[in-house]
Amino acid sequence: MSETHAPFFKMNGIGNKIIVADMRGRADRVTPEAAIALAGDEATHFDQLMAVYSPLNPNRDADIEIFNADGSTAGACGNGTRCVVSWLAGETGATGFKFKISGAIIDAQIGEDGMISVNMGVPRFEWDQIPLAEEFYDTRNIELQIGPIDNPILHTPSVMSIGNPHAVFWVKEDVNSYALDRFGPLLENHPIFPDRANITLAQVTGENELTIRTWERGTGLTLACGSGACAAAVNAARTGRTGRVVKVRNPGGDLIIEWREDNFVIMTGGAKHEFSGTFNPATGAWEQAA
Ligand SMILES: N[C@H](CCC[C@H](N)C(=O)O)C(=O)O
Repeated sequence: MSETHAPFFKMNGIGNKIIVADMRGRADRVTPEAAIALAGDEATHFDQLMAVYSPLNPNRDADIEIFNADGSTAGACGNGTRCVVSWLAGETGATGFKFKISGAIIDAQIGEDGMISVNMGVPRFEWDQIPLAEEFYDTRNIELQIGPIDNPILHTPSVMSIGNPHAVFWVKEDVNSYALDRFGPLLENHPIFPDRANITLAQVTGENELTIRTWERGTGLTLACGSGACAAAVNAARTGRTGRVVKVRNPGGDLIIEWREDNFVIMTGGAKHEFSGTFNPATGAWEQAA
């Protein structure tokens, strides 16, 4: 390993591909170019890269910057946050953590069953906080559709931010029966979303159970999206489709989302380690650890 290299851990959160980059104690930052290079390599391909820095304030465990595969940054990543917790817990044995992620303070805990719970913060429903390009007073169903005008395939999503923008389209058929690879990029980049948006299809598949599939902003189709699961669960509860504790099934696995009475959203699930390596934070050149 050269001196410029930093350790990284290839992980996944119920199939969401994550790289955790250990940048603690360093003066340099992960560049968007390095993120794009790692995303472009089959072995290190990720949906999100969690760049973990020494905290500016010592009462936190780390300050985190999140990259998407296209080099853009994201304000929240639930599955990636669980991966960071799992890695740090393996290092120190701690069970409680505090992070700063894109301006927000995020707490996380490991339960006795090994499951990791992340307090994802509070949802924002106001049109200019999501943000939307136009004023909408009721963001439970906004006017937006795709497909034939008089018989749209996807329509009237519920929208919100949980640190990043989400649109949830309610569907009656199996979430896999929609061409999300085709509609995803159109909806992600629709002018109603000035910062783009993560696009989730959600079907109610049981009492307090949703099945979802997400097209992620800056990344594309993924096996799971933690913040998308939060957006689906919170929007399901506020539109009367479920209660406030919901099992959310993603293609890669299940999460439990609780929208607490105090308005905080708690996401619970697992995280897995795949392999470790080192990389150059400026270029993305990397080596697998022996
Ligand atoms: N996979 C992530 C969300 C990524 C969101 C990102 N694509 C964005 O630009 O907001 C999660 O587990 O929450």
